[in-house]
Amino acid sequence: MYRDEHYMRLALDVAKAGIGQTSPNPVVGAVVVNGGAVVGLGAHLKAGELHAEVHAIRMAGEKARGATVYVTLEPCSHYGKTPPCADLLIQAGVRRVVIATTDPNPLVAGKGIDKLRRAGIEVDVGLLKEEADELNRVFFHYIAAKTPFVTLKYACSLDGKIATATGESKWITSEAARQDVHRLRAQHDAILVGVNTVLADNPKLTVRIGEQRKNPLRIILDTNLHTPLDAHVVTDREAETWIITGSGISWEKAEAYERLGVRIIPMPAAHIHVRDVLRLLGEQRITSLFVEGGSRVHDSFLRAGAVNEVVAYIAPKLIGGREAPTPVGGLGFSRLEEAMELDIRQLEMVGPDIKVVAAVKRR
Ligand SMILES: Nc1c(/N=C/[C@H](O)[C@H](O)[C@H](O)COP(=O)(O)O)[nH]c(=O)[nH]c1=O
Ligand SMILES: Nc1c(N[C@@H]2O[C@H](COP(=O)(O)O)[C@@H](O)[C@H]2O)[nH]c(=O)[nH]c1=O
Ligand SMILES: [Zn+2]
Repeated sequence: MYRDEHYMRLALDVAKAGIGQTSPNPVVGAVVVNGGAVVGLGAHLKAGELHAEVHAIRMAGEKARGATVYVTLEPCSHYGKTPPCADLLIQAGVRRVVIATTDPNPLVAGKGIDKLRRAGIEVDVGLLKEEADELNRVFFHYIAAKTPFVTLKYACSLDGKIATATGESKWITSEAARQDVHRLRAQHDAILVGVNTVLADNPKLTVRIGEQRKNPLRIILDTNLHTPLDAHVVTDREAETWIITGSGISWEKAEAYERLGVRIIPMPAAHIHVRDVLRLLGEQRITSLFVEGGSRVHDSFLRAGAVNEVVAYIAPKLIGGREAPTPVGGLGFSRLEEAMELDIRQLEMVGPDIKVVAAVKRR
């Protein structure tokens, strides 16, 4: 009835149902078409649960025989928590499989396609590849780098201030923008802030919208363990909290936090190096990290080349003040040619505020 692109766009839309739910797995959508009619569709909704193709083929039932299947990621060919999708497609007797992008997971990478072709199924690869890769940028980054995909978030006034010169910051952006931030937090495995933000804002760093979900892990960068013992992130037990410190902290002091259920992780060096933090988080299977400030942490992540995406909420306010802090403090880049280059991916209004989503250009 329609061209291939129409059905692949449908599969990409169906895949989006799993966004923020499938970590450490990718989001995947599948659509089964037979005789010009959509006879089945499915999305992967949670790691360890059924894959998109399984849902779609089950819905199609007997109509899968001789059908064309549109899937946003190469069907898996390994026994993970679920049987291989490639085998299922072969058993179901589909005639053709259209794949948007291959799966970089070494367990799969091309094997699914080979298996399908060896079984005599017509396979086309690459339709809407860009959209499919963008949809799984977090998963693809983590598979390649084994470190979390890092999104840096800040809120500021139109003149780029994150607080007044006297330290006032509640609130710069609207309730709508803050709700949007909570939705973004919910999509991440972990949220990270520096100790100065804990001292200034005493943030909870939890997701407080709609029905309660599992809160992301909270990570505090705190070289000398200055986080107050009565801070929300230490006492509220609403989410797991790790405090990453330098090597020079006292064991007794760390004990006081551990007794409250907070995990203290001293890094090998006196200072905290961002690359070491990311490697450690990657080893702990953290695939996505939401960095919410403050300005010194943002600076250290940017200068370490550790940021993949930036989300900025800009309020229609002017705060001014030479001393008023800005989103990226610290040393910054001294030469314009070193300045971080971005691709603006989204520009929208959230309530009265401007929301900008930008991808960091790979150097
Ligand atoms: N000051 C503003 C923000 N301030 C963000 C702070 O750095 C800190 O993340 C918040 O205080 C988080 O608090 P909690 O986790 O919700 O308890 N963030 C925003 O989006 N808009 C603002 O106006
Ligand atoms: N979610 C998904 C795929 N995910 C692929 O399978 C791996 C997870 O396998 P498992 O542990 O069995 O869930 C994941 O790392 C990725 O390579 N593949 C697909 O054919 N369809 C799906 O819907
Ligand atoms: Zn699969």
